Amino acid sequence: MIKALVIVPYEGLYEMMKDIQQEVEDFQFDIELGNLYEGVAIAKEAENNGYHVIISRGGTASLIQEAVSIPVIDIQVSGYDVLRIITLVKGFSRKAAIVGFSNITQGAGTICKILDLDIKTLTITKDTEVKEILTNLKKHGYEVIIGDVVTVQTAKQLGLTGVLITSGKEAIMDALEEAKRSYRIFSQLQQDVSLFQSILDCNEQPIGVFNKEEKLVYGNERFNHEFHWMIVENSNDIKKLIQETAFTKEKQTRAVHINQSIWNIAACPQDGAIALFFEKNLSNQSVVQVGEREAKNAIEFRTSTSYVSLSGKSESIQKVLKQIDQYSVSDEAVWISGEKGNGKELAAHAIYVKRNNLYDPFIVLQSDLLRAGQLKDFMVEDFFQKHANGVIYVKNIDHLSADIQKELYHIVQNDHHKKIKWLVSSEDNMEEKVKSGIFDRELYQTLGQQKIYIPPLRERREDIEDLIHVFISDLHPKYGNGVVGIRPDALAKLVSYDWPSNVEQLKQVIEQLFKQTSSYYIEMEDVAAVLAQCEQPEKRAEALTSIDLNGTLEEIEKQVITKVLEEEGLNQSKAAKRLGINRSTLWRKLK
Ligand SMILES: Nc1ncnc2c1ncn2[C@@H]1O[C@H](COP(=O)(O)OP(=O)(O)OP(=O)(O)O)[C@@H](O)[C@H]1O
Repeated sequence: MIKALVIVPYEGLYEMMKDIQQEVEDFQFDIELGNLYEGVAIAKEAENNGYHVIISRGGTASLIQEAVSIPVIDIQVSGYDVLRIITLVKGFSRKAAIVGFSNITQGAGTICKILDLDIKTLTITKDTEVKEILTNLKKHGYEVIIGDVVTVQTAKQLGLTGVLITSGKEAIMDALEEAKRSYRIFSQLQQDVSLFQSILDCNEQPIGVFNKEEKLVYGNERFNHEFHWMIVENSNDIKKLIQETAFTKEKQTRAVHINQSIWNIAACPQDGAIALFFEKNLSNQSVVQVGEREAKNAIEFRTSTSYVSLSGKSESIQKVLKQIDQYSVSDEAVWISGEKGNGKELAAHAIYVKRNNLYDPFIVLQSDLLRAGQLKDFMVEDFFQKHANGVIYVKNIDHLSADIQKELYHIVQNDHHKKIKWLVSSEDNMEEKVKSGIFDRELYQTLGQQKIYIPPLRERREDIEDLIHVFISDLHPKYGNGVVGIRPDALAKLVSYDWPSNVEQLKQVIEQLFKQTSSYYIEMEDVAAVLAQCEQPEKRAEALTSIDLNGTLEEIEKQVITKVLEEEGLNQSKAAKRLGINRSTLWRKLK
């Protein structure tokens, strides 16, 4: 027996339902009178009283549908209902219009056309639109308004004749049939859902399912035990992970801090929702997203899977791209050399991404910060053992102390099955360092089986234009799209600059120009000013080294003042200001 609640928006329907109640089998139903939000309030209460299905009509049915999770059946306005009412209205000599949701107006419009009747049809999408439409119709001489309960009530308030489209018995019988069908499907689905839920609850791993608005829609037992849903929903890292997964429609993995622990999370897109599978990360190492370069930890897990590709049309960058493709499929170590800031880490990360093993983090060892023994301890940790198939990038390996070089060599030698893909970076003078004994020859030979060399930016100036455009477009999400390009003379100036800190410096300069430029195009004057700032620290350093410190204090002072004066284009006021003295003192000291 199906337990149904019928919520009727007008009294006539109440009476008709009462008659039908006597005739039908399979149903046990109660009838309540309630239009729109009154109907919703009744439905919400009924949901907890064991009803299997709710039957209602029109706008009231739509509102109830949004508020409850049991099936809601709409008593559809049938062709007969419309025909009945139109036949009635035909007799009126006044101008008539039909106003309602599309379920009423679509059929009505067709019938009016077939019967060649002059009845206007207007479709609403929200009941709040009714008043304005009817006021307008009134202004244009319409006097009879046909529609649902709200339309009729409003028409009456405005002094118009409101004619309600009532439901006939056929429509109600159809709705009852529909209710039976929905109930059967719904109860089958419910059985399936409770089976799957109990399977998920047995799982030891916390699992949470989120919708695209980053709201939790389901958490298994382990999830609810481990976290408070609000903490997970409010975590910015989780929000970002959900957004990224929804956007890429591909599985993403990330290590995230929640409740003082690090969790490795795999996020999988599932039909409009995102399922997060949590696994506790037993390592006590730090977790850093790619891009957060300010983080300073000897061992970092870079977990972002977003891939910044190496831009550049120069032959050398094209060669690097080919090498990345080729070396990413082999298990041998890769040694990436070149000056600072020219894309070594980017190349290493590209190899990691291409290996398509993103569940394992990109582990970065910062050679400057590594302490003796730290690496050995890390290799035996639980977390590392689990991810032992991963990629380890030793950044600036040439900065490792002799002790740690030995320690690293030992570890690499013991990795007999080549489970780890070693990537290292250094400056381009390793042969000399090996020759002079500063760097361990065996370690160099073991890790340097495959080599990538990235030349400095000043030796591949043809890449600069490309890079500038990439950086400008990358800045749009951060600062808006106010800058769209660069003037040719400004570009030429940037191309001819020597870029001692390579692409990193170019990127910073473009960001600075982006922020300070007020036109759509980066102009020559802006470039000149920013590059002058870049050069100043170098010039000052140069100027200081050329001062002879062997003279008397007075002589040294004179040299300093002369240098500053030169740097300021012999402008005494500017030089005096920089030195913190007044112009007459400066003049006196130079005599
Ligand atoms: N070819 C390139 N295309 C796009 N961006 C690049 C390219 N080369 C470098 N970059 C960007 O320049 C910055 C510096 O690059 P990266 O960190 O890879 O250099 P690095 O050689 O490893 O630096 P360091 O030796 O100082 O650690 C990064 O923001 C990186 O994304």
